[in-house]
Amino acid sequence: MIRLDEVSKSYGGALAVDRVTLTFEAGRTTALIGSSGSGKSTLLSLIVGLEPPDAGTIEIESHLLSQKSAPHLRRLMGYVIQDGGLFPHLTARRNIELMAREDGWSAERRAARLDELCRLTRLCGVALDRYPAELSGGQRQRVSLMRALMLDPDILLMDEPLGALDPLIRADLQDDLAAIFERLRKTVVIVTHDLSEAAFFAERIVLMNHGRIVQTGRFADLVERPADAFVTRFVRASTRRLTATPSDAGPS
Ligand SMILES: Nc1ncnc2c1ncn2[C@@H]1O[C@H](COP(=O)(O)OP(=O)(O)OP(=O)(O)O)[C@@H](O)[C@H]1O
Repeated sequence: MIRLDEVSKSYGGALAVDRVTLTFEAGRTTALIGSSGSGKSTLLSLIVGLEPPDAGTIEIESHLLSQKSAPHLRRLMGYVIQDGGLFPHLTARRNIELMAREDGWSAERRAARLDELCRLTRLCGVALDRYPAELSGGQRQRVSLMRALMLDPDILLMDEPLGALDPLIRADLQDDLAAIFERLRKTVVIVTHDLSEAAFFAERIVLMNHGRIVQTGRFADLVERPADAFVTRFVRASTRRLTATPSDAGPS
């Protein structure tokens, strides 16, 4: 579905993505994880075609991604970023419908699709007529997800979609997203800093460090068979907090 072959990208001489070869299988959810600055967002923006790689090739559904093919291939991909990336001067509804309007969908077709997406993301009613600044962070992410899904793309790319949310809203959206991924069976790539979140969403986790892929596997593979010392440190740092129970912090 998505195939990267020896893909590299640098900014000002510093490598952000370093010879990455990777395949994302159709209908599966993959979590892209790594420390800050490891190249996760850059990798996603290369896949979306927002910028070209310096070297290597990217194929989307067997089509080579190039400057020429990018506008067409981008329509196969829904893209959600951390703060939602919504246009502030448009209502939620207008944000969601943007691409469909551009494509000349009739009002009835737009309304029917919006109705489906409302039920899927559990965001309906007056919220849709609010501007992004009038929505909560969780609602904004639901709107952003609806916008990404409006044209029913095969691929859904999400860059830290839950990063800015409080733990309760985050848990709520995690549950909903997992159910949506399960139901829609799209090819999903979700970027997160959080190993437990990665394991929650995806059977396959891709761990990056300094622009390179350090290990690909299930959560258990990373824990039980770390590829190198970085993986061990990353897993330890991520799971340390998980082993503490509320009573550990309370009075004895
Ligand atoms: N547009 C840009 N111009 C210059 N440098 C960039 C640009 N985008 C990314 N970088 C650099 O490339 C490297 C990788 O950044 P990237 O945002 O892809 O990492 P990340 O793993 O997504 O980090 P985070 O988890 O903090 O979002 C970093 O050193 C970053 O400073």
